[in-house]
Amino acid sequence: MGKRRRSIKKQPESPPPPASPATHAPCPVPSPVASPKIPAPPAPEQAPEVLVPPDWASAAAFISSDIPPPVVLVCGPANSGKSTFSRLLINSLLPRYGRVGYLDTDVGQPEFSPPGCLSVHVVDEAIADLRYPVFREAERCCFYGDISSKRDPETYLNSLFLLYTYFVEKYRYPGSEVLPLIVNTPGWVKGTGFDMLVEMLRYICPTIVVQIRTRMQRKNLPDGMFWLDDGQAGPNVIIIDAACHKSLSGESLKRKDGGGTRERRLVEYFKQCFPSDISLATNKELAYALASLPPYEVSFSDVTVTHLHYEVPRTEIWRCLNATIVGLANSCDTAQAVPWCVGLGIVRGIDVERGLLYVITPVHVDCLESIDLLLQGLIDIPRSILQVKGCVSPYMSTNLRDTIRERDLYARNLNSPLVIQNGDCDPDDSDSDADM
Ligand SMILES: Nc1ncnc2c1ncn2[C@@H]1O[C@H](COP(=O)(O)OP(=O)(O)OP(=O)(O)O)[C@@H](O)[C@H]1O
Repeated sequence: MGKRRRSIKKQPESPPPPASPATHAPCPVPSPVASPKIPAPPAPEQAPEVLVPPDWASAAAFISSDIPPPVVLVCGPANSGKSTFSRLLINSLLPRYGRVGYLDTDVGQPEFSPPGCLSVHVVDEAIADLRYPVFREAERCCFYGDISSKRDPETYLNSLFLLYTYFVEKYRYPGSEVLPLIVNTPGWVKGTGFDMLVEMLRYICPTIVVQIRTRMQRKNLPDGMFWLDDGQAGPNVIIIDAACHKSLSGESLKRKDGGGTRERRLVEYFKQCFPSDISLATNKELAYALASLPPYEVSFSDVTVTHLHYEVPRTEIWRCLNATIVGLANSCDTAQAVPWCVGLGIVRGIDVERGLLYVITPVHVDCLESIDLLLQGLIDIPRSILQVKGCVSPYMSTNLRDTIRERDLYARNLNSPLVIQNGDCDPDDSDSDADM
């Protein structure tokens, strides 16, 4: 679209935009100091190997031999191994089908996408390392804009159903190439989380449900086909134990640090703005590189902003965008329940006088031409690149701290909070993991 080509344009020659006096403090030249390393996953030689107990192996073998290609939903409490088992399952299904669908529904810790997204992928390459998630391009993605479905279960489920319907229409119609699908679900399985899981199961009608159980009985899902009315016919249910039950050492598996994982994933996501051969080993190097990357220039008049989880006074809409992460979407898609999102961007600066936003994103320029909708949620720029020791980040100003605080207040005050009962707590929200 010609108009969009003009509205979002790369500025290869120009230096980073001047900070708006209304929103930024001056950026002093940073002095060199030792900078902390980007927190990285443990080095391969220290990281524990993935255990494949016999019940995991036979479940994967059974599912891979299923005819027709199955729709498999993997569920269980937080930290029980759902993602690890799903990776194993992708690798088991690939030799037979060549391509495997994957519906990523965990907005706190997505498998192939950055935090805050639900997405559907078609995977055609085996997962090389079963321990860690990696980025892969999504077929379709929805930006939910928070790390827990708690704030807006309806929009969360609408996004999930939209992605599932997209996949079914494209890849499950008889006569076309029919692909298997794996649906990895969040670990929030109590209270509202349980109700949402039931809705997912009823909507998707998987052909196989894999339930992972941990040693902590009270954290597990109920036995049987808990989402169906009595007497209704259901799918195959395969129950497997969290892998620690079978561990040779008998020790519990290493628990995840949800917040740290999210931060690393966002850092990795924005590293994609640079060629892979550029070394960006520290937070400081990445912060500098991002700050000096020529941004896209977006005219206020060419974009609409949608606030996903809070309202903002009209006068504050642009200021509130400064130094935030936004989902990049197209307003034509708003006819559907949730617009598709092509990726994330950092609003690097705002020039209120000229009516311009400056955006950094790893999304390819061809995909940006149709973008005219910015989705603002509650996914923050990782602190590790926002606050680098020894320099004042160009995103950072005293005003900005106020902006973030104000935004959080809007979010808290303007959304009617869900009533949370005991135990009804999204583990991603509190970062508490289930015991196994
Ligand atoms: N079979 C296994 N072998 C080795 N480690 C495992 C295995 N299963 C799980 N783990 C480890 O346990 C932790 C949780 O695993 P995983 O992320 O797969 O769980 P999850 O149920 O998807 O968690 P969440 O609900 O929080 O997304 C990770 O550190 C993972 O590496």
